[in-house]
Amino acid sequence: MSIPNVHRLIPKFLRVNGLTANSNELSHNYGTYKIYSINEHGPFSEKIGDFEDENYLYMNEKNLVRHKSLNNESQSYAKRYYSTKEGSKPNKLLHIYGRRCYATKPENVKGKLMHEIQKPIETFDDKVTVVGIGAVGMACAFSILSQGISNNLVLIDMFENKLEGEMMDLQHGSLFLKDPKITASTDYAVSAGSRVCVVTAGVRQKDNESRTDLLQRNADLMKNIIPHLVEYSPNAVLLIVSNPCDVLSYVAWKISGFPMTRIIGSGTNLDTSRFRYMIANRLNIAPASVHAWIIGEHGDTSVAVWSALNVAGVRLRDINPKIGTREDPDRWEDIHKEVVLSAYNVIKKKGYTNWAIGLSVTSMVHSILKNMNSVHAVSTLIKGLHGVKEEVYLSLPCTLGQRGVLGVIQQVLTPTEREALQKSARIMAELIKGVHI
Ligand SMILES: NC(=O)C1=CN([C@@H]2O[C@H](COP(=O)(O)OP(=O)(O)OC[C@H]3O[C@@H](n4cnc5c(N)ncnc54)[C@H](O)[C@@H]3O)[C@@H](O)[C@H]2O)C=CC1
Ligand SMILES: CC(=O)C(=O)O
Repeated sequence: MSIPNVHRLIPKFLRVNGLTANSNELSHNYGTYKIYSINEHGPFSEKIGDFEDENYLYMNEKNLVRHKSLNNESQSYAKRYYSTKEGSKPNKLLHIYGRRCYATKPENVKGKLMHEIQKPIETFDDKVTVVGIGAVGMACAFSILSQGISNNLVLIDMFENKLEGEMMDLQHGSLFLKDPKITASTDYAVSAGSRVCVVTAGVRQKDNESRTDLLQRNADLMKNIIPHLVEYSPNAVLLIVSNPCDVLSYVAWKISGFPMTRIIGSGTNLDTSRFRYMIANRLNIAPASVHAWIIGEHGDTSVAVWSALNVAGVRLRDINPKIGTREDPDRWEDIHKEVVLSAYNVIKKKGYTNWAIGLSVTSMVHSILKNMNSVHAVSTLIKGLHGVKEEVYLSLPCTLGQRGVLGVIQQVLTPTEREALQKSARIMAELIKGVHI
């Protein structure tokens, strides 16, 4: 039998065709490989297995060596063959080589239906991993998929059955989506090469608990989760949603060793959305037409930037100079109070919040994946801005793109707003001091 096209495909083979080398690169092209064996008398005439790996295969003196992820089934096939063939004379089997072969098996329905020219490319360009598949994680996953923001979604949690159930449930909706790839595992290896990792794992507030009450419990989880994400997706942007998200973003930044630009807290993007919704309701216009920001802590000390609130460039403070203050007869200030109480109120009624944060996270993931440079109120390292002296994560309006936080918008804050932000920073710094990383 003549050696199939392998010479053309794998030039290195020519150099080792003297059948003496111990270890040879066989192939690294995409496609189906028919694996043949060669012994000292020349190539065997039959193939010993089909491999559908895009990885390197090596043959040393005794074994077909796995490199990258030659799948176990193929490997054990080769080994089984190896030990039974020719009265088990493995030392006679000097090389295995691969022949690239595009055709799918003729007996296969898929093969009959379609003459496969090449393997579909698995794009990892928009790969997003969601860690923690509770109420928040699944709201993020559903929103990301249903808006077509990513077509390659990975779910990670501690519970295999739940993971499989959620994965299957989403997969069964594929007809109505954009044929996404949805994977789930307790093993972080499946998250490899993610562009964005959304961390929603952890305990949530019970009724009357504050976000900061969760700090040490969730910080302990970060110690377990973040190193895996760093290992498998060293270039990813990590989006920390678990609460208290500002302090946990700081913790994740410290643990990860990533530049601060690639560790982002979901921060007050959600509070800002609540704020705009409530103002919009009062004015009877769409939330997207209200330009208003909540900055600082995602939590009890958040700061409403009343001075910048405008609709179509008309500042409401120019119309009502007392807006947002205690002296305001219209009591606009109550809206901010309602924003702060939002999570508590929803939790009291349904036990948790999830839909709004799912949508909020999706908007951020969208801006990152599409490199949009759009502005979101997210938690970032704000030391040095607005007179903040502490090394803390808090929200300010930031531009988001593929490399994470690209810039911080320098709002012109009033002295009251600056002081409120600085107070928030001092409280965060105290919390950071007390957390064991
Ligand atoms: N930043 C924000 O705006 C918001 C943050 N949150 C926070 O999100 C977090 C999650 O909330 P829910 O989804 O409602 O909680 P949940 O209890 O429904 O889900 C938490 C999930 O995390 C998983 N988990 C726990 N430890 C893990 C680990 N080591 N590795 C992987 N998975 C792990 C659990 O198995 C569970 O599936 C809470 O900390 C909550 O306070 C919630 C809403 C808004
Ligand atoms: C729970 C929480 O952080 C929120 O809904 O704002």
